[in-house]
Amino acid sequence: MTSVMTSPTSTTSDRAPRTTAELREHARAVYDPLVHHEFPLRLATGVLPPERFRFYVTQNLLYLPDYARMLASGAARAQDDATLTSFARSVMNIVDVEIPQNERLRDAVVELAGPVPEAETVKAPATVAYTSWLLALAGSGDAADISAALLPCAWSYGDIARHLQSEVVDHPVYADWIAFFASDDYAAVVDGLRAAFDPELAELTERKRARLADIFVTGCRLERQFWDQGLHGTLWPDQTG
Ligand SMILES: Cc1ncc(C[n+]2csc(CCO)c2C)c(N)n1
Repeated sequence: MTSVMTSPTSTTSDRAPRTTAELREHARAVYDPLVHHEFPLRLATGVLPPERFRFYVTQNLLYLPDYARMLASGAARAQDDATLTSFARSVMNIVDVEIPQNERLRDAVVELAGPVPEAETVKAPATVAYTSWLLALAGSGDAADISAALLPCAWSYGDIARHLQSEVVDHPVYADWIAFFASDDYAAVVDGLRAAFDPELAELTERKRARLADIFVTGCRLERQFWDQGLHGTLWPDQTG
């Protein structure tokens, strides 16, 4: 007998992403505008006001420790040594590379634009949204949820920088930012994250992969909102009187 399965519990098509490449493709409607965001474009072309870059870097330094905490909880939840190693390396990369690099950028831009205004030293709205979401996942998610949440941050920066390489102008602070994220070393970091996550994704149920795709999309939205915040210098309403 040839029949088409029509029972409500059967799956006639499995559309949830099976690889990290498919995750990015699934998120295209938000990933593409994220990668072509105006903030990094103005950064590369040297026309971003230094006050806006100072604000962005200051907010980044409030974001990164929570990002590292989320990764550390990924390590705590890892079910195998390879996943544990991958999360632990990512934590150390934030602590040893990302945070010091952002501190250097902050110091360099403070030289150009003066000290960070008081109102910008607390988490701004998009920073609160992003870090609260990361920490909620750190509390309630498993290692796969945490991998899906970290990937948009790491991956989009590499894609952003590589797209902008041909636009880069000489700038005493901004040129270093693009060079760092467009480097082969940084591409290797992202490839390592994807290589760790791809085989894990392939083994999960469709339902779980659909949840991970939602997490990835939300991560992309939060990244885009973080750039928007930097572009417009968005503070809380009570701070802007
Ligand atoms: C809002 C925000 N999103 C992404 C990054 C980039 N980033 C975060 S962690 C990391 C290292 C790779 O895991 C990189 C490149 C950032 N700095 N700030």
